[in-house]
Amino acid sequence: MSLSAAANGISDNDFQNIGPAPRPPGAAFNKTKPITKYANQLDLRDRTPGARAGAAGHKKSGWVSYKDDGLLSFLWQKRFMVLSDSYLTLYKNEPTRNNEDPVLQMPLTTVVSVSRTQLKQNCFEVVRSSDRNSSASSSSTGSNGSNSDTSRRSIYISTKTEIELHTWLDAIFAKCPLLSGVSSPTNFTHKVHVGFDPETGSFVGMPSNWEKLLKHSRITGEDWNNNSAAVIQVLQFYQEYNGVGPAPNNSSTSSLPRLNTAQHTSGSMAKPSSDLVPQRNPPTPPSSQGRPKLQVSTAQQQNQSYQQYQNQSQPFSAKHPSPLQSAPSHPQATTPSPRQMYPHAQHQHIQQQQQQRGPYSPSAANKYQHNMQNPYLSNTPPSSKGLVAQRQAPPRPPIGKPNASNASTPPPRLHPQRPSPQAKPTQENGASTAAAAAMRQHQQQDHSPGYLQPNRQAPKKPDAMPKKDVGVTKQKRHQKPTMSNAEIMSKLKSVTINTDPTPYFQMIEKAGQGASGSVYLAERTKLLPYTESHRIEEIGEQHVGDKVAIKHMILSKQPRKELIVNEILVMKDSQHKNIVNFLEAYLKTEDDLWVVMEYMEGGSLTDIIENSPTNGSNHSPLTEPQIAYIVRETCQGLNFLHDKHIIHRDIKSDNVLLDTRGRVKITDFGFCAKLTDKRSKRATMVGTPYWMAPEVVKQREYDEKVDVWSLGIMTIEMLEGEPPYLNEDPLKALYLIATNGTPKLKHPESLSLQIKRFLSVCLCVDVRYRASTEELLHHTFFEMSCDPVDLTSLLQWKK
Ligand SMILES: Nc1ncnc2c1ncn2[C@@H]1O[C@H](COP(=O)(O)OP(=O)(O)OP(=O)(O)O)[C@@H](O)[C@H]1O
Repeated sequence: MSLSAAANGISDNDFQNIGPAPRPPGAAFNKTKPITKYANQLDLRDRTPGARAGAAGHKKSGWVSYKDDGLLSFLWQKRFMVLSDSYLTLYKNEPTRNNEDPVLQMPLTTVVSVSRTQLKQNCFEVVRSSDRNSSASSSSTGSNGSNSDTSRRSIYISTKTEIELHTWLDAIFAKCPLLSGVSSPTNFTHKVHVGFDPETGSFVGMPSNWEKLLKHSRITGEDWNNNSAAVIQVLQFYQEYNGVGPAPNNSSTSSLPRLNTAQHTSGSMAKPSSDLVPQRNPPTPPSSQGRPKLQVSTAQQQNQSYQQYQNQSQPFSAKHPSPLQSAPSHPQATTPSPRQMYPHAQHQHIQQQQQQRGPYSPSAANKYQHNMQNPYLSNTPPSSKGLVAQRQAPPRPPIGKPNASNASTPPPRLHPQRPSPQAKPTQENGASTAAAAAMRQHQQQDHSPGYLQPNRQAPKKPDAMPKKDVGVTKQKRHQKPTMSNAEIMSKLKSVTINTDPTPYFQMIEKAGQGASGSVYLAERTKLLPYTESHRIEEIGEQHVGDKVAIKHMILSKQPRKELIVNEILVMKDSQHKNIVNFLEAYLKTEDDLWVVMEYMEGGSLTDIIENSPTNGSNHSPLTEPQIAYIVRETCQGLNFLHDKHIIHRDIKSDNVLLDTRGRVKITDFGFCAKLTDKRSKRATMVGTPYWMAPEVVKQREYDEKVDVWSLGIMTIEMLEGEPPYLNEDPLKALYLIATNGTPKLKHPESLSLQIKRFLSVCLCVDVRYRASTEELLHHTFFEMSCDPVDLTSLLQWKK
């Protein structure tokens, strides 16, 4: 019996609704502790000789409110604070004369953490370690831990204004060696202090580009109140996923604390492609870079994970209305007040990596940070309505027959992957010429400037209207390559045939359009000479007359060539009946790559769903037996990959192809990642948002089970025609994935128990209880699988 099944007392053959997950470990509930302990033990005065001398060279001073973390220190007191090069000193009065005794003097060398807190308005906490040798561990300990560690003491400073708070934070940050590092600061981490004030229901310190994103999203004031940490998480995710995002201050000289594309290359962000490329050094996790970091964990995050466990306890309960169907009209009606939920500090540090930029200039950055009023709490109508009213609802997905008002209705998918029906030549007898012309046109297009947009994936449908620039797109964007161009080319040459393939194939028609190139149906007209075919190992079996799919790519237009190397390597090494078979690849010129694969004439599962005779009716596009068959086949392919410790990371209907014999195969291996003994988890944000597991959206570590989640979402696509939240805007969809946990089905009452059980073990938020592919293969749901021939009706539309 499997671990996860055993843990729940269920058999592998009978996955049940697994019920509530165990309480997370106690530590997860450690909210910021009330300031009660150690009061009388505390004496933060530094009475070492020469302490006063340090204050002499002060750089910054001013009146603040102060309190320490002692029991009796329940009062905020007005103090004059002086930051010198060596000390942070507090005086009762402004030290105009030299005989003013400090109330407290803290050597800056002992400061291990400075972070914003919501204890009071415009408030921050300074944590000091009395153990000077413990500085190295400062990054992992912070305010939450300070009270339980007698070697750490906290003081709290509150300023009159937000601007003052930031200037103090910046100044202290710059002077404390354990925080800023006195050596050349390269590749260090800076934090944007974004907080949520439960009293006003507003964000503080919100970077303006985030504010803009949020304003234009459908994330409501109610959502802010319900889970402000998740709002911040998804904003961060969104921005990182999309590169810089729609930053208002887009000047490259701006010091806006935003993530830039370059910064990701050495951090944890998006380096999927080269995961399987042997030469690449494993990326260094951000936590091991640069100066010590302050803690990230917050009371709110912990609280949120608790909520999440709660959410997953009742998957697909008909008692809970789908979030897609109805939203509560007022937060008070359904949710506890923010205070009840987060009685203590609610701040979250957004870590940002800065690379090779020299000392950070936080003051400049602060100009772009704002307090963002919760529109839900303002006098104006509730934000949920207000915001929605200001923008158009995203268009519905193109359900129904091809050609149905495609021109006027842009596909709402953020990452549309479907080939345009128009891509198919209208006259069969002119197919070959049409395909050749299409290929020529494609090549011209490929070379035209701007064909591939940086940071975005090129639209797949040539006829699609331009998408609104709010989409989260698949992460194939301009990034600093993890391998040099020469390395990539050399790797590519070693896995391709360096010959012009034109004489060996006859192009028949264009079969589809991907982000990296076009896919053509072609016929093999001639066999490669023996010498050529044996220059690369394990070439696929070839027969004249074979129909093949050829993916044509212009290398100079690929933002990340290593993705392609990755894809070829995985496909070459993954011969399985449920994986699209790689045949060979040609490097026609240094810039012109042809990848030859087996042809899957049924097209993608997305096509099949959209063109199903029952789509748009009250019935599911596919029947449960058809779904069971397709999911089982996909699961077998995944299980094969997982056995090899490969995660696909982009499982969705677009990446599952069918042929006319009803064979089902997984494709698109550019985002695969290999897990090794040393790296049994990944943290890179990869995939397509609607199919992403919550742990990916929340940027937690993940493993193969992200594919199981995506498989569950793909099952919902076959049941409902689209993945959950597809009609939500991307940011809101991310928020819902992060906070809702297991998505609700639209019509659970019409589904069999088997499929609901199956979904509940795929879409289990707690990864420990999510089934593995091995476990899924024994699931009773698969017993209802149809025969491949029963898919015929679904493939009719292709004829
Ligand atoms: N082996 C194949 N047989 C038949 N059609 C295919 C095959 N591979 C791809 N296609 C068609 O071409 C379309 C684009 O495929 P491609 O793999 O390029 O898409 P993508 O994964 O979205 O793009 P990219 O990998 O460039 O991001 C698919 O949606 C599918 O319709």
